Amino acid sequence: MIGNSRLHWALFINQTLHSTWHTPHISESDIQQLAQTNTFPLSPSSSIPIFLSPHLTITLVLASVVPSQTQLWQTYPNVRLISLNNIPLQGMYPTLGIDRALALYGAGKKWGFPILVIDAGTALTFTGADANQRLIGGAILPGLGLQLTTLGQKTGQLPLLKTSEIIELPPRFAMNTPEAIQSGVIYTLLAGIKDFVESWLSLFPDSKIVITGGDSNLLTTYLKARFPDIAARLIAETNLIFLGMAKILFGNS
Ligand SMILES: Nc1ncnc2c1ncn2[C@@H]1O[C@H](COP(=O)(O)OP(=O)(O)O)[C@@H](O)[C@H]1O
Ligand SMILES: CC(C)(COP(=O)(O)O)[C@@H](O)C(=O)NCCC(=O)O
Ligand SMILES: [K+]
Repeated sequence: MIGNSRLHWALFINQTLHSTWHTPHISESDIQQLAQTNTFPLSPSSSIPIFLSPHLTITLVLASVVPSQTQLWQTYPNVRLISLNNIPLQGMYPTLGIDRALALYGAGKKWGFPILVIDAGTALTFTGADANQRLIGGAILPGLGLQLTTLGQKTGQLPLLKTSEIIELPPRFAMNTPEAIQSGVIYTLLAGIKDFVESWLSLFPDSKIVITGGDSNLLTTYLKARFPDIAARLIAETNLIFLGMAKILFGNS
């Protein structure tokens, strides 16, 4: 899965999820090199390819929300691109992100429809479907990292904070700049999530709600502290998109 921040990898062996890892986006020349040997990058800290056997042919199944990266991977041997046409959901609009469609489908197949997915990635998205597997719609806002980056880079006086520097809930009414940024970003994110969840549940009271994405752990931790009733409704699933991919590729196995 090619996300806006990085690549998310999953290795399936005999239709079973074997392992997952993340790497940065990969350059054109590195992709060409990988393509020649039918190998994959293991992790950012390691360049050891996971498969060296010339007898194994690995199919690379790709879903992407970054067209320039999609383009680069087309040269790879045995590549298959998943697009919206492959997702059995009704009512999708043509520019819906494939990551949102896959996560929604995977979640609905596992926990049942209606379903709401919260993806706390580069962008934070809400995506819902009703009992007929029909897209109800959703919302897109800058994710935690993007909000911090924007404030740090598009202002004259604000420092660039990192997500990893947020280790506890700041005071809501902060008396220094870093904590004021943290307060503004986190408390509005938590309030926004609470509001969207409540709004969804008023439409679909029995719906399951699944949260995924790079910032989901951090956000659920703070949601538990601030809004325990909301947090209790959330199912955390790191591999939601791969779950959707597996359903598409392997059916109900
Ligand atoms: N190693 C990492 N690289 C990038 N983002 C990370 C990393 N670890 C955690 N994150 C967090 O994950 C968020 C991005 O979520 P992710 O699901 O990886 O996005 P995408 O699917 O857009 O690539 C960032 O806001 C960041 O705070
Ligand atoms: C909203 C997104 C940027 C989220 O991407 P991510 O943060 O997971 O990298 C992506 O799903 C996308 O480009 N969507 C297209 C617009 C839409 O879904 O309406
Ligand atoms: K994502």
